[in-house]
Amino acid sequence: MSQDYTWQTEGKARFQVGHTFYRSASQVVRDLGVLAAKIYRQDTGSLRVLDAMAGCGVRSLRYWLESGADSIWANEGNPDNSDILRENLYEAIAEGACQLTHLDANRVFFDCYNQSNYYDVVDVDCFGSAVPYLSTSLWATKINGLLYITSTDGRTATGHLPEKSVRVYGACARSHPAAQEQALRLLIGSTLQQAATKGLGIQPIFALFAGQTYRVMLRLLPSESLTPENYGFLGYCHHCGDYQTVTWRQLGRVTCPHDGEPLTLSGPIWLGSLHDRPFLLKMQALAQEKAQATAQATAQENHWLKRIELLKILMEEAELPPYFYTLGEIGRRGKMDIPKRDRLIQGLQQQGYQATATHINPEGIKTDANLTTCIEIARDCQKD
Ligand SMILES: C[S@@+](CC[C@H](N)C(=O)[O-])C[C@H]1O[C@@H](n2cnc3c(N)ncnc32)[C@H](O)[C@@H]1O
Repeated sequence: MSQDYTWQTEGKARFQVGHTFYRSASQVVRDLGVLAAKIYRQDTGSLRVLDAMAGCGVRSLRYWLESGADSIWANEGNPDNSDILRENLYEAIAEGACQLTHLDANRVFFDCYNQSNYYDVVDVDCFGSAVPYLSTSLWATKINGLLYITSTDGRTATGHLPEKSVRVYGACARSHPAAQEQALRLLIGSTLQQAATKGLGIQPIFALFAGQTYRVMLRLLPSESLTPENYGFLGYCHHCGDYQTVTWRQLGRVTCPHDGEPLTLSGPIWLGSLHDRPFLLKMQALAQEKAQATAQATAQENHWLKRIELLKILMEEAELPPYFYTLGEIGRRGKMDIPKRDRLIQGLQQQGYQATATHINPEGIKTDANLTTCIEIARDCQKD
């Protein structure tokens, strides 16, 4: 772990890391969090942030400096981070607007609930599985507020440990080419189910797979939103490579409609849209403002331009089915060269199908065409 006590910057935040945890590669998830929180602040006029696992405090600083937070509660379970956090936070945030504690995050959520002290944005940036915090973090989140959850538990959620996934998520995760998207959907589905136990609902704002980390930003809704259509099973046919969504009502009729082979089922998971397009459009406009401001202020690499591109892909993939095909699988099953992604997307669109890239895998496409159609169109594209 870094022992660097020099002052670093990210966005508008200036901080020391020392012996605390800080991963510069996770800036993308902090950038998106900052944008979403600022949009929320603009929409509601309020932004109280609970940064439940603050590390060195970079998120707290950025929510304060870039999202216009009214107040910050930075909690960090490890009291050894106290000196660094104190120096980092109080350098930028007025002491009256910033509370710093060293409690277990679940204790913090429970205290919020006990005192009816609900937060507009609750950020849960844990190591490993987020499951121990899914139910409890809802206690601290304001109705219509935002909950930002991390999971780095990829092995379980991508189907390498199906029995463990049943144990921890109450859902079975199986292995297939779109397993990282499934991991995001498992995380959303588990939170949806936990919200339903409290008579509440959730709506995804965005879901992001980046650098082996799974992040979901969810809005907490005042009434249940779990339905057979948005919470069910993803079936993968290992024989032909096609996917089907399967609702609870269809359980028992789970063979592949193309070749009659049994489907490998994952779920229950979230089957609805991964992203809220109108909200992302506002985030993109804000990123554009920031990109312009950054270009004027400094010659350093303008990361906001990359966020604009990322948000564009998220918006495009928002309404597509809950899986993707990899170009490698299309090539392998079609016994041909691996197709060029953008040419195949164009070919599918010309034939009237929806088709886009996916942020999850640069070598993947999301489409409402089945795999056989993708292979045929890829073959035609290669003749051109
Ligand atoms: C991934 S790091 C946080 C990084 C930071 N949010 C950032 O963006 O750089 C997770 C932090 O949570 C703390 N932590 C782990 N489990 C915790 C718990 N149950 N309650 C509170 N803090 C916890 C760890 O000490 C660690 O500093």
